[in-house]
This record gives sequence, C-alpha cells and structure tokens, in this order.
Amino acid sequence: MTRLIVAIDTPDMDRAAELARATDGHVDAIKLGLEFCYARGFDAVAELARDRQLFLDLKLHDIPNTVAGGLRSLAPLAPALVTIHAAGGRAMIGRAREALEQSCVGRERPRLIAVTVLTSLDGHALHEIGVEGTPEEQVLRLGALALDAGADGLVCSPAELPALRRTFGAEPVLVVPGIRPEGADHGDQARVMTPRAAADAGADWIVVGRPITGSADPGDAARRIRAELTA
Ligand SMILES: O=c1ccn([C@@H]2O[C@H](COP(=O)(O)O)[C@@H](O)[C@H]2O)c(=O)[nH]1
Repeated sequence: MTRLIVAIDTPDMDRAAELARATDGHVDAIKLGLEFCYARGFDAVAELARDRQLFLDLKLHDIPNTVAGGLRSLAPLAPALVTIHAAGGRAMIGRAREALEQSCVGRERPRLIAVTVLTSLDGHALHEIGVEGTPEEQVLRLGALALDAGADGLVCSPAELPALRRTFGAEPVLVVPGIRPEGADHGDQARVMTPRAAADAGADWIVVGRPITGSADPGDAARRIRAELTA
C-alpha cells in the first residue's frame, strides 16, 4: 500500500499549521524541509509533528563526522524518515546509520533514506554536472552504494521504480517525489508520473507538495490523491 506525504514547503508557521490541519486524515505524514526548518526552527518542527508522522527532508551532505553529529541532534524529533544525499559516499552513509542507531536505543529508529538523483534533474542536467549515463543508471549506481552502506531506502523519481524493484526487491523503502496528478503543472520537476502510476510501479511513499498546497482546497486535493492511490 503506497502512503501519501504532503510536503509543507512554506516559511510561515500559521500557513504550515493550516496545511497540516487541512490534510489531517487524508495523508499519512507531513514533510518538513529546508524552507520551513530554516525559517521557523526545530521547536516549530516539533510542534507541527506532534501527533503526526514526520518526514524530515534536510538532505544532509557533509563529511561523515558532521552528518553523524547532525543526525544525533535531529534524533529527538523522532522523524519516521530522514534524508541524506547518497553522493556523500559510503563512509558518510555508514556513520549516519550508526549515529541513528546509537541515538535511538530502546525506541523506534528513523528510517535513513538516501537521495539518489534529484527529481528536478534530467539527463542533460546530469551531464552538465559531469555524470555520464542516464538518470536511471545513476540512480541504480548510487542506490546500490547507499543500501550497501546502511541506508534503509532511497529517494528516486517514479521513472526508476521498476528498475529499483527488479534490482533490489521489495525491502528498500522507496520514497518518491516528482508526483503530478494528470494535467498538473510540472514546475521544476523533470522526472514525473501520476500518483497511480507511481503506486503501480512500487512506491512505498509518494511525496506531493504544490499540487496539494497550491490548491484552493488542500484537504480535498489530498483526499483525491489518496483516492487515486487506493482505487
Ligand atoms: O529528489 C527530490 C527530493 C526531494 N524532493 C522534495 O519533494 C517535494 C516535492 O514537492 P512538489 O511541490 O510536489 O514538487 C519538495 O518538498 C522537494 O523538496 C523532490 O521534489 N525531489
């Protein structure tokens, strides 16, 4: 069963609280990331995440010691899912896993999710940053490294889901942004699919921001996406 995360990308606490309340009961978790955390800080994260599942999407990418320390500092927020960049490499991912395990003795550990290739990048953009091959090849390469180094799952676009499931099976937690209901504006997302197509291709979680938060009725937009997932 594919679960739905609403991405609450706003610097405004009242707006974030309004979006969280409007989508309560229609989504399985809220995502808070750079925009909200930098503007409002982590007390506000804790307040919004009370009684909600949290996807803390800060995409940590630094030397191993710094990422491990960052995750130890974030652990009290008890997110269900937390992100790092797979491109940080084996040692960084291994230390990240270790830090979470040590910080969460006796309670549930956040799942460590490694971002492979941002869903805003297409093949051309990847080549510009020096990556040869297709987005799918790069996702599989970074995915293999991240899972071997200790990540519980990956962020990928819906387009790579079939290849990831064929290669790594059912176990990795696959978290999938780049979701657009039929006819919705793609914005800055390059590798997109509909909620239903992503669910059929094996997403564990889909992450949807603007198609919900930019709607006149965010609760109803989330409800419709959830209905598409379960149809
Ligand atoms: O590769 C990635 C990793 C994370 N995201 C995040 O997902 C949401 C998507 O928002 P939309 O408004 O539905 O485009 C956003 O918070 C991103 O930071 C991603 O899009 N791609």
